[in-house]
Amino acid sequence: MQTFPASHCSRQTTKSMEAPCSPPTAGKFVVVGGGIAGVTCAEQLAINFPSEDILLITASPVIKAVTNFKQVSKVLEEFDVEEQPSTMLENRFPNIKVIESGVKQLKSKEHCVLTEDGNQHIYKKLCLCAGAKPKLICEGNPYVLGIRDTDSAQEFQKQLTKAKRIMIIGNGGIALELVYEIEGCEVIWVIKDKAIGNTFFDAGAAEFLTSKLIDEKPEAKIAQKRTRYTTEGRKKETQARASAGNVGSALGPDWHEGLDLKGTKEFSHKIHIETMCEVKKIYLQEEFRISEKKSLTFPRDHHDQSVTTDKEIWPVYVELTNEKIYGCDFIVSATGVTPNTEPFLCGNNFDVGEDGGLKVDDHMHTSLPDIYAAGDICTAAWHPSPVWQQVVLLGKYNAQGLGSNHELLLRCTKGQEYIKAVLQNGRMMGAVLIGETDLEETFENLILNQMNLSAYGEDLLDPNIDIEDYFD
Ligand SMILES: Cc1cc2nc3c(=O)[nH]c(=O)nc-3n(C[C@H](O)[C@H](O)[C@H](O)COP(=O)(O)OP(=O)(O)OC[C@H]3O[C@@H](n4cnc5c(N)ncnc54)[C@H](O)[C@@H]3O)c2cc1C
Ligand SMILES: NC(=O)C1=CN([C@@H]2O[C@H](COP(=O)(O)OP(=O)(O)OC[C@H]3O[C@@H](n4cnc5c(N)ncnc54)[C@H](OP(=O)(O)O)[C@@H]3O)[C@@H](O)[C@H]2O)C=CC1
Repeated sequence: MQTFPASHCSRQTTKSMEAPCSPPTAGKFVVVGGGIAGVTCAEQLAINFPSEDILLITASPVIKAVTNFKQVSKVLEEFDVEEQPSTMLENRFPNIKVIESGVKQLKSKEHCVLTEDGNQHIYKKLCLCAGAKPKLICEGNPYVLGIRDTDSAQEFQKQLTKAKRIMIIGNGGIALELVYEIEGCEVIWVIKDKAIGNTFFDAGAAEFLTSKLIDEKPEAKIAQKRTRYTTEGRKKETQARASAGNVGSALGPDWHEGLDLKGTKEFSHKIHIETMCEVKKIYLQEEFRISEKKSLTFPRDHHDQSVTTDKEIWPVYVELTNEKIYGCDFIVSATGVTPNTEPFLCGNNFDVGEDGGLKVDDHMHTSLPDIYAAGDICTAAWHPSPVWQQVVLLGKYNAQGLGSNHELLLRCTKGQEYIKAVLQNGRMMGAVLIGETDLEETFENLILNQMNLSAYGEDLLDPNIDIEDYFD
């Protein structure tokens, strides 16, 4: 079991631990972090304990709140996420008070947190929701960017406007979105795996998407259907925050809306994928030239003309483990996150998971008394449900905008599958597919071609009829 040993903490942090806290007599509920986890936690506490005071301490000037919440099914929920000034939260819940200040130290034995503004806050229960930060392939290199909050997204956009070629490392959520969104800039996409997006979909789907991405120019981008949050109009606020060295809340779906992700070139998309490799070494321009003068051998790719004929001088060069070297303007390290536990939690004996997150049980309780955690800072230490399945949502899966003029067909096999088809005037409008249903393609086709299904009635979901073959 891993814990935070005091030896991992800086001298400065250990020293500041000597500041005395008052005895834990009249504590409040204290929540740390103004991201979606912290705000949701504070709201739930405010609703369930209306006579208690709840203190939300956050390093960011705006908070993130859930709006338009709908329970779609037993496990599916639908909601929007909005950035709001903290006063909106205080107005909605008079028993919540928001303090804009970073927590610099937790003294769990004394039930006390110390904040950057010099104050201390005694808690009776504490929930830590300080999020995470990008886990970069290399720290302190100005040519290696991570994307997490509004500031880092704007910095990325700024660099992109001057770029001809960039390299993206990683095969997760951010990389997938970026390769699709970036225009007018060559992208070298480096992944450890055989296929793109293996965290989200299978190799077949990856192959399909890869050929779409590389061989065809994505036409007009698919229109966004959700409420969005954007980074426009926030420049002043984020500049102030950046100069204070504080971290903002994580972005979310539609994070690139309002950002013009365009490089210097006129073409739409130009993507080259390097699979099954990682970054071996990064050279700054000067280091690379010196290395060449020393006649270090840099293996070239004889098959890829874009590399062998590359006469351009680049600010940075990346040597991959497959021996290829690419020059580029900068690198995006979309290689996951590290929970935000240091330095403020140092000196407290939390059990932590392999990813560095605070281990929580199924009540979100950490290993220390009266301390809970939620969101990106924590690691679920319970056994995942055996019936958890990936979910596919198609079309108007919740009958959005259809009014009462629609019908639902359901098929449910406990623990295995849950299928809901939404029909209007005999035409399929949407579907929810949970489990290995193999119906996605058929249902998508039925939604797209709007075939009249009235004649089939409830037989459409009869498990004894192979509708996949039927509509092939
Ligand atoms: C580009 C991008 C796209 C994403 N897209 C999706 C998506 O489509 N779907 C999805 O489900 N997830 C997505 N995510 C992930 C999702 O945004 C996060 O999982 C989620 O926002 C985490 O919320 P959180 O509250 O735990 O942390 P955060 O949002 O990081 O909030 C942490 C809060 O703690 C504060 N804080 C940090 N340290 C301290 C301190 N010492 N003292 C006081 N306050 C502190 C910060 O200021 C911040 O307010 C995306 C993430 C990124 C970066
Ligand atoms: N739609 C969504 O749900 C989205 C969610 N997000 C979230 O935002 C956070 C940050 O996104 P992102 O950075 O994409 O993180 P992810 O965790 O989604 O993906 C990280 C990727 O980087 C790979 N990787 C890790 N280390 C290296 C390395 N040294 N060299 C090469 N590849 C490496 C990982 O491979 P491996 O797994 O094999 O280690 C994985 O493919 C995540 O929590 C993510 O879930 C972001 C965008 C959209």
